[in-house]
Amino acid sequence: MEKPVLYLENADIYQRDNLVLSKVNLTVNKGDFYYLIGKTGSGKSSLMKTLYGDLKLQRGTGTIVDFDLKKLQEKEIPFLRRKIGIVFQDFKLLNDRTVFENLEFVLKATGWKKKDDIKAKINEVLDKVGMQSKYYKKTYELSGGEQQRVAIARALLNDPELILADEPTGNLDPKTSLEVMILLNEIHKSGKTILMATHDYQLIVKFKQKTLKCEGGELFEVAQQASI
Ligand SMILES: Nc1ncnc2c1ncn2[C@@H]1O[C@H](COP(=O)(O)OP(=O)(O)OP(=O)(O)O)[C@@H](O)[C@H]1O
Repeated sequence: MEKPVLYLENADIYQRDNLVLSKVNLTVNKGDFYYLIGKTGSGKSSLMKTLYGDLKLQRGTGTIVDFDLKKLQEKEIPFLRRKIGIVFQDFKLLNDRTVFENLEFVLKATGWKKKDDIKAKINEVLDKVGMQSKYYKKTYELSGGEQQRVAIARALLNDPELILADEPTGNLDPKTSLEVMILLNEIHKSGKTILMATHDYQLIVKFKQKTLKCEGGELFEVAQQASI
């Protein structure tokens, strides 16, 4: 059996001194797709932030794509983030730059040097999300759905072992949310591992996947159509 992509054992998730989730146990294996649901303030983002090194894991055990979260040093965080792709609710694109420049920026920051390789990789990921024809557009010229596609393309650049998506459809209308969800499902089917926090009950009913719920300071797996 391959090592899990993500493994937490008795992990306490804190925001400053505030214990948000206690004794979290979670195993995510290669190829899994998990939803993370729960009411506002139940701890979904705090868990995500702990996984990408924005919050420290203070108690318990945690490994993600071979990084030990307990021992994670500030200087290791960029290396961790090269092995995971992160998608945010508010896209977090550089608005004064084109689609191409947004992606080029990430590749150059992660050590890519050859112009032709950079171009080919950007073409590849834009093709995957159906945005190749808009590579020259400034991101503020794009719709929300298109911006999220570019953000997903950015998350795919370094061929991540795990994609963390925190409310990726939270700023989108229902039709666009559906399109973005279809895209995430295609990416999953191509072999990627995904953990996605969401409030969107319609989507989790339509696209059934394993589901984790944050409630009462705990995280547990629920039946697939459980209400939020
Ligand atoms: N920067 C912060 N400093 C201190 N406490 C925080 C901070 N951010 C969140 N919290 C607290 O941590 C708890 C969990 O918040 P979190 O954002 O993880 O919830 P969530 O489930 O992601 O909510 P939402 O669905 O609204 O995004 C809440 O009680 C919140 O008030």
